[in-house]
Parts: sequence; C-alpha cells; structure tokens
Amino acid sequence: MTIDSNAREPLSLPILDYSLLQSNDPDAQSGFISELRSALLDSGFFYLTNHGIPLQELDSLFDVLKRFFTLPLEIKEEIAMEKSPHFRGYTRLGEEITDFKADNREELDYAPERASLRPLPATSPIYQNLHGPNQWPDEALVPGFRDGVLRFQARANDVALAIMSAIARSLELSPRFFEEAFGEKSHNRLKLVRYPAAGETGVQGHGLGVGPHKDGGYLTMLFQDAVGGLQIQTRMGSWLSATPIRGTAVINIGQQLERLTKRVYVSTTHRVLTHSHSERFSVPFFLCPHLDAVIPEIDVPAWILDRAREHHEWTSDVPTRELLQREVYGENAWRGITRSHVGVLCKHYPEEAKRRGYVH
Ligand SMILES: O=C(O)CCC(=O)C(=O)O
Ligand SMILES: [Fe+2]
Repeated sequence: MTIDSNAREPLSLPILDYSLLQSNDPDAQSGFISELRSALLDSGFFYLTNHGIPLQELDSLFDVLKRFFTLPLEIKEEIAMEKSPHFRGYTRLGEEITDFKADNREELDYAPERASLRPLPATSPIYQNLHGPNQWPDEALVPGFRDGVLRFQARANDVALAIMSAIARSLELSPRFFEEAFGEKSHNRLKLVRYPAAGETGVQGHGLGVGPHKDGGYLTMLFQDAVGGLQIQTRMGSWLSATPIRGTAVINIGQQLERLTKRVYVSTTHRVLTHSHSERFSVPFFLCPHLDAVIPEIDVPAWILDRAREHHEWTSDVPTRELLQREVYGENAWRGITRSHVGVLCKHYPEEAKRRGYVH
C-alpha cells in the first residue's frame, strides 16, 4: 500500500496474498497477519489474491447473474422481495434505499435457506422473521443459477471465516474466538447486483449506484467485474477508487467488528458511482453471525490501540446515529434491512412501519 506521509492517507488499497495464510510456514502466516492488521487500521479495505475460488467458477457466476438480469421485468418480479416477509428475492431499480435516497441498482438478495418461524410467538423478537426460504428463478430460464450461487456462497463463507480467524489473531485473540458466533446458524447474506449505466435510466436520487454506507455484518467479501465504480472514503473524507483487479476479492470490515473493537477497526464508508455508459455487475458476500449472537466489546492490546491512535479520527458521510451498534446482532440486521427495503416492511409489517413513521 502507498501512504501519503503528510496526511497518512492511503493512496491505494493493499493487496494481501491468502496463500500465505494457508501455508504451513508460521513466518508466512504471521507476515499475513501483520499486513492484515495494518490494512484494517489504515484503510479498512484490501484486495485478496489467491483466495482459491476458481476464476472459472466466478466467471460462470457472473454469466448466470447477467442472464437473470436480462429477463423481462415481469419475470424477474415473479421472485420480487415484496413477496417475501423474510426480505429475500429481487429488488427492481430505484426500490432500495441508502442514505435515505433511492439507489440506482437492481439486485437479488439471499440468506441461509431455513424454515420460516412465522407466525412468531408474541415473546419472540421481531428479527426472527428474517429466517425463511429464499426465492430462486426458474431453472429453465437461468440454468445453473441456483447451483452456482450455492457453490459460491459455501466457498466465500470458508474464505471469510479463515479471514475472521486471522482477524482474531491480529487482535491477539484466540484463532477460534469468533467460531461460536458463526457456524450452522450464521445469518450470512449474499447480493447479486446490476448497476445500469447512467444513460440507461437517467440518474436519480443521490445519483449513485449505491449511496455512502457501512456494511452491517462482520466482514464483506466482494467480487466485481472490470467496470469499476466502488469508492472508499478515506480518513480525511475524500474518495479512493477500488479499481477492479481481475480474480481478486475486495474485503472490508462491517459494523459488528467496529463495535467489537470499540472502533479500533473502523467499518469504512463506501459508495458506488454510476458509470456513464457501461452497466456493472458485482457480488458482495456479507459474513454475519447468527441472529441471536451477542456482539461483545473487547479491549484491544495497548500497542494496537496506540497504532490506531496515530491516525486522525475517521471522517464519514454516515451519521453516527445511523450506525448498527446494538448488542444483539439480529436487532442490527432487522434495522439495516428494513430501512433499505421500506416497501417490504410496509407490506408485511404495517404496524411496525407505522410505529417507525413510514407512511405507505
Ligand atoms: O457493488 C459494489 O461494489 C459494492 C456494493 C456494496 O457496497 C453493498 O452492497 O453493500
Ligand atoms: Fe457495502
């Protein structure tokens, strides 16, 4: 990574080599962990190479998702998120909200395939409604879609868990520190996204593919095509492009890790620009704990805290009051998804929507 020595601003994002973490050489592993710590303290974002997800599988994932998005709107809407009280499925252009404005993207949302718990007993927290089945496109229309997505989800989960374990080590915690929060019941999410070119739709709302935000989970691992547009907000508030590097994943910290480390590892604000003449596709995978997980707050070792303090405070376009920092993860997950998909909230949870002041 290059850092501007006056402002300690990163000018580009670091590239970490996953094969070092996976090797049996303890020096290679500790080299990876110390680079990881620096990346998380300096920018909160990095590229990961040699992650082991075959390029050919990534290419075919992008092929099937492109095929889905070229289907007519009424076919895509057969699996509209509005039909799912569990917030799964297709969201058409302009329906998703970030920073209180409509994003310029369409997407599919997935989470673990589970039985619905509805109707919930009165004593259950409302976030238990997030458990449920996914909605899949007709296999005949997009052959290989479901298998490709499930295979990718499993692979991304493995890599993300190994990175979480390395993050624990970077904080001098046990490599197994996070294990309990994940596993069978973890509530990971996956989005398959298409950003139209500016010329296709005319730019509305905040004029961005997705507005400035911090991700809600522990860790995000993103794959993107060659178009570009993802930008990261630096400490001083300017925007740095995460230019696509073929075959790499872009990884960043989510808000639960920010809470856990009492803001030593800060969840970096990011946004996506709308390209003037090219559509763009991306696949972010969000590693999230199980909904009942309690996110602790830990004291990081003093020398790491000192390193963090060398920096200025982070500037962010995301107001502090909007952060998802409750102790129980499910409450954060519920608040995050319901404010992005207000239409779904109003349709399935009118009382809750009214209570929160959304009129529909
Ligand atoms: O598409 C991208 O590059 C980023 C998407 C993103 O930040 C998100 O969905 O949380
Ligand atoms: Fe994001």
